[in-house]
Amino acid sequence: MLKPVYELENVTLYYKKGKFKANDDISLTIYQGEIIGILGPNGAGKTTLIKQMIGQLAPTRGSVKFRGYEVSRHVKDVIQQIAYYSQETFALSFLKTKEALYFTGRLKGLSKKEAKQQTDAILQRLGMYEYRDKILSKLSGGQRRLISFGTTLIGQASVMILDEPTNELDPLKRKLVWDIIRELNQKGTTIILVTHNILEAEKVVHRVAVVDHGKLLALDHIENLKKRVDQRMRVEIYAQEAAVQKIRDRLKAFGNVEIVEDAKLTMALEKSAVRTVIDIIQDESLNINQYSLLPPSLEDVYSMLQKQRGGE
Ligand SMILES: Nc1ncnc2c1ncn2[C@@H]1O[C@H](COP(=O)(O)OP(=O)(O)OP(=O)(O)O)[C@@H](O)[C@H]1O
Repeated sequence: MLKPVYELENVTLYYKKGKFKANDDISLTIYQGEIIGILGPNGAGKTTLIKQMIGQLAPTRGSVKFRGYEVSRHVKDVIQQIAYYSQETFALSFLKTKEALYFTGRLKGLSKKEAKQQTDAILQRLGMYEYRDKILSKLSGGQRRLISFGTTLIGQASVMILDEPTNELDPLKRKLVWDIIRELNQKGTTIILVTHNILEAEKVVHRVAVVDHGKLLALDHIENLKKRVDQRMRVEIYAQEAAVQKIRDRLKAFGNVEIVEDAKLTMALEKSAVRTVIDIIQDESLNINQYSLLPPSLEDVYSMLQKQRGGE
């Protein structure tokens, strides 16, 4: 039987003395051992929702329960049991990296020995051991974010809430963070992931909650969400750099063409348009080196949900 970790019922939150509804009647259960992605554009209400899950805000209406307890009435107990990685500037930036981890460990109830052991292990794992004596404010933005991520690892909480954990990281560090998230989950950690980076998140999350304008637009397993757009395909095109704009102009009538790298384009299109688009792609004057047809990505699902919402 799946065990609920969080139960959100009709969560509604107003800011500005009741004038602005940032969360609108959201009901959602998060189960032990899953990785759930909370997705949505800027201002959708994701952080507001998370803040109620860690007790920083209390819902105006509805309830947020953690393991059966109303969060707003048991804030101390709840934050002892979870690790939270926020978007906000790291408050410990006057400390050395090893101190930031060590003291976080001590605050979470680790003994001196455990805190020291975990600090060293985390610094090693993150490839940051050589920076252990550096003051955090003297590290690069990405290195600071990585140490901030490290503080969520110390103490081995059974529930982690991660708000954009790969922001500002280079590709290798992003991969490292995703690998760690996957490993922790395999050991049973429940992970709640807030992200814009759907293409990366898609590889790790089991279920997705799509939020926009404070409302929950969809909540489902990724595969089910993708089925909803199975009338669509994704085309990836590798071209000569000089021809990229020309290709975009030729294809834009069939959907939104994105230039994802200097010489790579991608677009989602209706299955009915595939034949025509391939004919255009095969036009030699476009100098296309290679192309592939793929099933829809989570990003496609997301933009479809946005469109459906727009058409309501
Ligand atoms: N303290 C606040 N007072 C008033 N309005 C706020 C406050 N915090 C957020 N809002 C508004 O509530 C809405 C939701 O904000 P929230 O930070 O939850 O969005 P988000 O989905 O996390 O966005 P992002 O992806 O940009 O971080 C936004 O329109 C925002 O302007």
